[in-house]
Amino acid sequence: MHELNTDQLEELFGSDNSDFDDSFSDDQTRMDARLGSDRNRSPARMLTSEKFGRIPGLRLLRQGLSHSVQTKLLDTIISAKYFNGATNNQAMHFGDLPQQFQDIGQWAKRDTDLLESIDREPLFDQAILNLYRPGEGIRSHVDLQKFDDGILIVSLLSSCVMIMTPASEAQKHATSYSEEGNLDDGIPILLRPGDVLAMIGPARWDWAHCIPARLVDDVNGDIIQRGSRVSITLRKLNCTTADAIELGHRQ
Ligand SMILES: O=C(O)CCC(=O)C(=O)O
Ligand SMILES: [Fe+2]
Repeated sequence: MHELNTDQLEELFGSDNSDFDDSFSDDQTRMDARLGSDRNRSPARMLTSEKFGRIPGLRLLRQGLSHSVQTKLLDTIISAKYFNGATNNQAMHFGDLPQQFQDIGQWAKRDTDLLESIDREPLFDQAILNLYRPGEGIRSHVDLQKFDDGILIVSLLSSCVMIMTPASEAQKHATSYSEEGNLDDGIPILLRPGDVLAMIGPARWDWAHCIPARLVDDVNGDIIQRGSRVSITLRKLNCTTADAIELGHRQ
């Protein structure tokens, strides 16, 4: 039985995050424990995400979500029993998203530069939740064309390395990508709990992403053990919900 309960959650929080810096939890500029409860406050300082020169449109806000927001999201996910059952590792929402997921989108748009070029209403109308047990991954893919530009991925509970690779041979040989050396192994992006990743433009359309199925990630010689990881991916459909049945990419 692979249900996550609160005790396991507490256990899991300790699993790979000895380097987890919770110093942002009191920082009102981070998305904090008031998730969804304070939408009228004055605008916070705009948070600036990390950019990746070789992957235009990829943006990463490290520890964008405070520890308490991560816990709240996980509590919600556990209470909603998304992942009950041994084989259940993926869940989807279409249309009106749960308020907490909408709040993440609104916060990312209002208080960060993650979605700078994305202007639309609603911002997101599809959410996919993925649970990765240690050793699990997701095969290399470009998200389906039926999803609009501007994808947001929230990482919870455990770290993993996502690998970005050019989606086509043409892309691989495009000057801006080949200048700085070999791309055969892809570009690793370490995602830690609380990190929020945006894929826009080339990062969304011209690069594929995957999470290799393995128990540990080697990040420049640092061996990072994988725990159970949960991710929330927010997207906007550019077709009707009825057309949006999707086959998962999971491995
Ligand atoms: O779990 C992740 O971080 C990525 C999920 C993903 O790429 C997808 O569901 O399309
Ligand atoms: Fe994806």
